[in-house]
Amino acid sequence: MGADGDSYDVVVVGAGPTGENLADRARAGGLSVAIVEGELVGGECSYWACMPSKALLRPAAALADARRLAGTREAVTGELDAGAVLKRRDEFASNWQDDGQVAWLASVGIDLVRGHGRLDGERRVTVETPEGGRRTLTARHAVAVCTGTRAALPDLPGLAEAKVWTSREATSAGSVPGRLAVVGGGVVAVEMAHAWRALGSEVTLLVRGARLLDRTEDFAGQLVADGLRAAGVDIRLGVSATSVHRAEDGTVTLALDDGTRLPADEVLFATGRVPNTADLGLETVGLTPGSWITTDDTGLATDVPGGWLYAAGDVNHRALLTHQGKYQGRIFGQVIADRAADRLLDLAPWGRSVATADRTAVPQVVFTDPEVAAVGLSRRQAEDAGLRVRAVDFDLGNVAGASLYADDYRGRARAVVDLDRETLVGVTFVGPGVAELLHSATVAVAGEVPLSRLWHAVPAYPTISEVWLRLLEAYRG
Ligand SMILES: Cc1cc2nc3c(=O)[nH]c(=O)nc-3n(C[C@H](O)[C@H](O)[C@H](O)COP(=O)(O)OP(=O)(O)OC[C@H]3O[C@@H](n4cnc5c(N)ncnc54)[C@H](O)[C@@H]3O)c2cc1C
Ligand SMILES: NC(=O)c1ccc[n+]([C@@H]2O[C@H](COP(=O)([O-])OP(=O)(O)OC[C@H]3O[C@@H](n4cnc5c(N)ncnc54)[C@H](O)[C@@H]3O)[C@@H](O)[C@H]2O)c1
Repeated sequence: MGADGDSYDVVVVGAGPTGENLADRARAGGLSVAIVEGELVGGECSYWACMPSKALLRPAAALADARRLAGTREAVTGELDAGAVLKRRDEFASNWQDDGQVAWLASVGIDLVRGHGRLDGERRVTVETPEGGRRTLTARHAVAVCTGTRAALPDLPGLAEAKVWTSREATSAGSVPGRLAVVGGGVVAVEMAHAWRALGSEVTLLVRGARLLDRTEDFAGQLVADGLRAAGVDIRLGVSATSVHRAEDGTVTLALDDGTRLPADEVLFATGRVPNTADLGLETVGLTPGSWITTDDTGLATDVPGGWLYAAGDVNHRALLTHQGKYQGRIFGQVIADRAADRLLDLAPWGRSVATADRTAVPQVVFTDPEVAAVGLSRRQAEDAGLRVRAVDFDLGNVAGASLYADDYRGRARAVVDLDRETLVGVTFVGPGVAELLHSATVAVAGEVPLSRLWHAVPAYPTISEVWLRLLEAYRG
């Protein structure tokens, strides 16, 4: 309880990675903070998203790396031990217990209020507690909505009864389905298709569009499709499910719009996300239930007067990634503390008080084989934004470090150069082991480092990072 009954300086709704970071910065700025959580402290990322999915994917990557080299290939005599992989995954999901994160909240002095939170007019949050009680929290300075998203499911006949998988089941399942159908062509679809194929499922990937990962450079979707096909995934492009039916023997059958039917043991719908705002009391503050909450760069909800309602992380739809939610949490939490203390904000682009990177320098790694690591804009996105750009490409297989990393290394890199400023606005690497290269590109893009200076950032020989030199040479001609 806050110093003043159920009144706090800040009330945060949702204790995912975003809410935790925002609460921590507001607290460090001298404010009293309550955080409301309806499920597990740590949020989707810790239990049903980033952590368990990457724990499923990492063993596949380690095995694939060993198989890529003469000498170690011969040392690999079997397949993944699915039971051991799932057990290790369970540990990364903390066995779906949040004691560790609850202890952290207590250690830094943030009050946890368990239960479902709802806005109840200006600066008020009511909480339906697990015991069936109701608490009303009031916020002297700010309420921050950090409630994240849930899986979006299409409105298909039979879907509600068929007990399909969403990202939650795909990341927490306790056994390997014999046949898995995956609907979707985004990040969740390709990562989970890859993971479960590596664990032994026969996987069919149903994509309604013409390519995978359609927000990335074209070659990224192509190379990931090649990798999935090489692993034995059946990819069907340009096809949509029209109905779902689960029979008594457990078989799920998808009817497809090409007239065929696809039987499977499980079907994963990886068809995007919707915000957790349908039952959040948005109507009490003039917003529409179920909508994303639009904010300015300081996190303030733009459609709510009074300067008290903030939204951070997935729920504001700026960038649906844990690291961007945490970034916003750090900045917006500090902004709330600064506004409460009447301290000056630094609102210029890249200033301390604004989440500028959300717009121009968002990094993301797709942990498939090959990996896709990209930051900033693709060529098409840059052109659509009206920038005068040139894309320079390099075949990663021709980099000495890459050929040492894997025999017959296959991969590609692209830098998108803003011709007017001679800086990079986007970089994409696709290939085995490129994930850890990404931060170099993020520094270059966020730092708007001139190409003339990048020539002085000398990559160590012989690492995959030498692709930086090759890209600069390709640009110079
Ligand atoms: C399968 C999968 C894999 C992913 N992998 C990655 C990855 O590798 N890297 C990456 O950066 N991102 C990844 N993401 C995205 C990442 O999970 C999200 O961007 C991140 O979880 C957003 O954090 P958040 O704190 O905004 O929301 P969440 O993590 O969703 O947390 C929101 C919290 O709010 C709580 N809550 C909601 N409504 C209420 C309410 N009314 N009252 C009280 N509590 C409430 C929820 O219970 C939850 O704990 C992945 C997503 C999926 C689905
Ligand atoms: N490694 C990572 O960083 C990582 C991993 C997983 C998820 N995430 C994040 O989580 C978010 C959610 O990922 P996602 O893959 O669920 O969403 P997404 O929006 O990336 O992809 C959704 C896919 O489903 C398809 N789709 C939508 N409706 C459909 C329908 N009715 N029928 C058939 N196909 C349909 C879309 O065309 C698209 O291919 C993303 O923003 C992603 O960045 C990140």
